[in-house]
Amino acid sequence: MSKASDNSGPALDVLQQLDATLAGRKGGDPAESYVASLHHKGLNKILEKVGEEATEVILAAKDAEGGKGRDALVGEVADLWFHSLVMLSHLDLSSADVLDCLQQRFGLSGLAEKAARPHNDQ
Ligand SMILES: N=c1c2ncn([C@@H]3O[C@H](COP(=O)(O)OP(=O)(O)OP(=O)(O)O)[C@@H](O)[C@H]3O)c2ncn1[C@@H]1O[C@H](COP(=O)(O)O)[C@@H](O)[C@H]1O
Repeated sequence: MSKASDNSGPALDVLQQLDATLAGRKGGDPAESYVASLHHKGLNKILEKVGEEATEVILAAKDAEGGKGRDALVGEVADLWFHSLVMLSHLDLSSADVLDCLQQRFGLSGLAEKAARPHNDQ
């Protein structure tokens, strides 16, 4: 069990529930489940959706900066997170792996981490 999945709270409940649903859709009927249809179509289709949703997030964020469509931005980010989770699930990974990665970065400044990289040019 990953460290992140040892924690509790509403956000983790949502991610864990979604992870379980996505994994359960593998081998499901593509006619009855959108997630099963993505797994069935394969990684390239899933990556296409991730790319589309990322673009939609960028456009929605620019609108939100202009003061309109803040709810739309939240919806687009939800779509991006969802399709990213499908991608992870397709590759036998899950939100817990990403949460563990983020947790390990706690307390480490992004600037300090970048400066410590080998062959850092900046
Ligand atoms: N969270 C989601 C979720 N978010 C978005 N979507 C779907 O993602 C699809 C693509 O969204 P788009 O806005 O890109 O729609 P589109 O452009 O018309 O899509 P395209 O056909 O052009 O690819 C839509 O059909 C949305 O309904 C989701 N589908 C499923 N879930 C979760 O996954 C569970 C399992 O879903 P099924 O596998 O369908 O039972 C659901 O109970 C939900 O919890």
